[in-house]
Amino acid sequence: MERQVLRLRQAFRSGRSRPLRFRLQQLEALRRMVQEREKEILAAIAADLSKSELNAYSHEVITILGEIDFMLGNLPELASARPAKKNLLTMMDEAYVQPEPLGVVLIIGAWNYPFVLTMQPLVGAIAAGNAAIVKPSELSENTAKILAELLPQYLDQDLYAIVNGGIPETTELLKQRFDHILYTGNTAVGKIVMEAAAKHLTPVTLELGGKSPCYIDRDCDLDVACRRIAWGKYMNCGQTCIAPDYILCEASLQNQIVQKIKETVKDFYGENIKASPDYERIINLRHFKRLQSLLKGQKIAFGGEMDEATRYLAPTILTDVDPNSKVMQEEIFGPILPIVSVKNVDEAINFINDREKPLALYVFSRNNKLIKRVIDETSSGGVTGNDVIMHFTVNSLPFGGVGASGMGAYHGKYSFDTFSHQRPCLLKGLKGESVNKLRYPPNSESKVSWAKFFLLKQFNKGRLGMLLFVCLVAVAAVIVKDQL
Ligand SMILES: NC(=O)C1=CN([C@@H]2O[C@H](COP(=O)(O)OP(=O)(O)OC[C@H]3O[C@@H](n4cnc5c(N)ncnc54)[C@H](O)[C@@H]3O)[C@@H](O)[C@H]2O)C=CC1
Ligand SMILES: CCCCCCCCCCCC(=O)O
Repeated sequence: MERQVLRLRQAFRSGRSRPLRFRLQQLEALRRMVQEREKEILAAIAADLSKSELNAYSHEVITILGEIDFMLGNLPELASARPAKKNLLTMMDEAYVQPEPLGVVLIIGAWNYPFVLTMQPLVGAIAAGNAAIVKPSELSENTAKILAELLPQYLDQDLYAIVNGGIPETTELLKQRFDHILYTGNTAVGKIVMEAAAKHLTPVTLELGGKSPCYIDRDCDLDVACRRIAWGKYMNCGQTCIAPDYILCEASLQNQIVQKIKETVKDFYGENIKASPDYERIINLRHFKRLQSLLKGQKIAFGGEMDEATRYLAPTILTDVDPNSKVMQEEIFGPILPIVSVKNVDEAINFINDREKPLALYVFSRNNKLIKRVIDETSSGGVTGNDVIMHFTVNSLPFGGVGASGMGAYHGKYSFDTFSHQRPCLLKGLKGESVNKLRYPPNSESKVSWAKFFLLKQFNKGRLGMLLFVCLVAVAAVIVKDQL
């Protein structure tokens, strides 16, 4: 492991990953990989998650193609230096912010969207000019295997590597020094990652989970709300980090919601859900049993059927759920949808604020003011009003958690920024010592007042302003020279 990281570091130090042309060429190669090897990639994702290839394409491949296209279109602008505002003391100098790559970064992915959660950060790391090691989840072994086979065929092998394996391999990797770690997965392992990173003072982006609430207001089109919620909850068999975890609503809405979700499930998956190519399975027996245990003692208003041999768990709704029950204590990450009654929106807001900050928050209402109020009075990684999941698909929005649901963000420009250092650069000439005297010892009252004059005035580049300031500074320089 140590040698592998060293090899990447040497390649990074050679400067090869920095030129814009190289980054664009690697991103194009990645796009070619996705296009040319689409069948193999889809088959791997499908095998890992018992997913149809059509769903594998729309849940995962589209996102990556969109992300690569975004970077190819925007990289020249993202990577270029941005001029910065100057003060009077530096007005004749050059000030700019130059994004620079961090170095060798580590990307640790989770199993539930195994292609997106490894490739989307990798696009950002390449775009920002880094070397990268990708560590896919061992639970999605087919995707991990195909990535290990394909990435070296398309990308520069000295700069981009893939490490496969489980906890021992990840633990070994985490002992190495990286310049950034982006980890996606559960909160407990997030803490392990952060602790290991702290030993090297490595910055981390932690994409974690949590219980994402979904409030349905009385003033709402319930047909639309229930259709959208059912889509986001049961997609990928509920194994989506931003799936609506539970519903909060007034008690009087509960039965209607159950009825409408029930009808939607029939529309989506037909009478025989098990036979639907659009309904996935639970990733492994451990998770299946965990979900099974969440149903104990609950009132199952819909669904609940299961088959251990195929890890099938039907779309399920629980009603009159006690907020203290187990299903409300941990992230569900499966197709179980509890409904918790609240009296009104105030109680819903308090309910949300009494718990850890979630990764996503959903509010359904015809009343935009109510939606804005919920946004203003709560906190979460992201929010979608009158829909679920969809904020993930907008790559001009940062994607990430807050508090217990994570730190940092990525997607689009935010990925580029996550994997870059914004380096402030100030280039001065060797003239102007007369004005510089005001910062050299010995200090005096008069120097302080001149420093205040020069430093507290911002200089903006309008033509007239420029002319005025040049005159002002010239006069000031003469006065200062005489007085200091
Ligand atoms: N915020 C986000 O973007 C996303 C968050 N998630 C969250 O991830 C969780 C599900 O993922 P997991 O089951 O955790 O995925 P997982 O079991 O695939 O683990 C994630 C990664 O951590 C590594 N890992 C596991 N145990 C480790 C240990 N003890 N030491 C070092 N590395 C270790 C694995 O090898 C894997 O690469 C859910 O809580 C979900 O909400 C999932 C997808 C996206
Ligand atoms: C056509 C719509 C496609 C929607 C794709 C949603 C993908 C969601 C991926 C969420 C990954 C996660 O668990 O963080």
